[in-house]
Amino acid sequence: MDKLIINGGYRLEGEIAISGAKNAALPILCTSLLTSDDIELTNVPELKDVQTMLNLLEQMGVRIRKEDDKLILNGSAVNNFYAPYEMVKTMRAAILVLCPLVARFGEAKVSLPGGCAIGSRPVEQHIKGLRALGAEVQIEGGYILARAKKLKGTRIVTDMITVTGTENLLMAATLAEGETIIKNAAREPEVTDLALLLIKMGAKIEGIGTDRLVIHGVDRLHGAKHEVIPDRIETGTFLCAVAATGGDVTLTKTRDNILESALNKIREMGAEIASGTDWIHIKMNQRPKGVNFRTTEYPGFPTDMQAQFMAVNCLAEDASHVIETIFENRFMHVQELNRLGARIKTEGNTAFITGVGKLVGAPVMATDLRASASLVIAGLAAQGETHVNRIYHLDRGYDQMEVKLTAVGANIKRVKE
Ligand SMILES: CC(=O)N[C@H]1[C@@H](OP(=O)(O)OP(=O)(O)OC[C@H]2O[C@@H](n3ccc(=O)[nH]c3=O)[C@H](O)[C@@H]2O)O[C@H](CO)[C@@H](O)[C@@H]1O
Ligand SMILES: C=C(OP(=O)(O)O)C(=O)O
Repeated sequence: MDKLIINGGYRLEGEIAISGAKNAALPILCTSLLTSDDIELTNVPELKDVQTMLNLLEQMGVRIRKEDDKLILNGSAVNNFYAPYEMVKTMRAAILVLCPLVARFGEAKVSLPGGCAIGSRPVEQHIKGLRALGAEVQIEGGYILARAKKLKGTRIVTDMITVTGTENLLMAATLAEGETIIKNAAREPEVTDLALLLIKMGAKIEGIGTDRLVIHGVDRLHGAKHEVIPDRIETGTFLCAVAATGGDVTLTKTRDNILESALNKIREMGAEIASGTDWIHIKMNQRPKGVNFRTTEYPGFPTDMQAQFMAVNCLAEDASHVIETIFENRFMHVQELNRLGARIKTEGNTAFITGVGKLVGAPVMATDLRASASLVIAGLAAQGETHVNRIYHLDRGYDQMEVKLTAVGANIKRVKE
């Protein structure tokens, strides 16, 4: 298993190109199940999760080819409507094949994802919505078995705001008969990116970017070309790295209007931020100030940035607190940050951070993707050597993180054990 060895204390300076968004690419790859024409994609990040999704789609019969920087998917020969446990357990987003399969082929057998390190993460809203659209859905032997001759438009109000739930039901509704209204829809930029591609494919969707999506079902969808949006969480992660180490870095191929709440907090930490249509520049010349925040759905502060900001807060001059409202168990990084000398206490869903002057390198290990990223950030700022173990989590969601960081002056290397 690979690990990262970081020698901390180097200022970061230079340029980093941001990759396409994992959480946009994953649902977007599933649109290949909705049409027999080509879906031609650019800016798809090279990540383990993307490869897992491609493997899953391929075993369903989707033909995949690469041409230069394009990834072309063709779903004309799909003949297997089965997502096995072995694949779904490594990547929860595999649940996103459920609704496209039922909408186009009238059946699907998809493993229940089960819980994961950050929480129990049930998918009953996906199932409730699919039932409301007229599918017969049973749970048997850990699998969701769904059937429908033709989905029928309906009104759906999800009990809570769910990102992949909204995406799944949106894809289902595009091929349903009549009108579907999804209320309490997630407004994340990744949902919008998916909706924009679906429109290019011939779907009729109103209310994009709002919490009320109105979809007029069509008989068939056709092929389309699409460029995946920049990864706002990767963007925010590198901003946090610079806020922690100090430095002067330009992030290219990204933009500010998909992460405004996080950018405001970076400014509050003392960083100078400038931005243009496809770049963000950060200059940090001081010890960070601690910032208080509460994770909420978009456009609020993203839960996927909580751990990285907490790592920076550890280095602050002052105390801060962080409230996690989306997932019930997303503080696994706390204990590991404390191993590096941080002073964090948790009470329920709140973490209280007392800023310390310095962190000191140590061996650490994380059990989820963003927790791993927070340990890299802490390691970059810590004195001495930090070993971040079990980095397969990082590889799920970051495209060559250590290569990008090395290019801006970090001392970080991947070693195989
Ligand atoms: C691939 C992808 O896009 N992953 C993102 C997506 O995950 P994901 O779509 O899985 O997260 P959701 O938005 O669905 O989850 C939000 C909350 O709703 C709960 N819930 C959700 C569905 C359901 O049927 N029942 C239920 O109780 C979840 O347990 C969680 O507490 O949004 C999360 C919240 O922004 C991000 O952290 C993930 O990075
Ligand atoms: C929690 C995340 O992803 P997933 O939903 O794929 O587990 C994440 O990207 O931080």
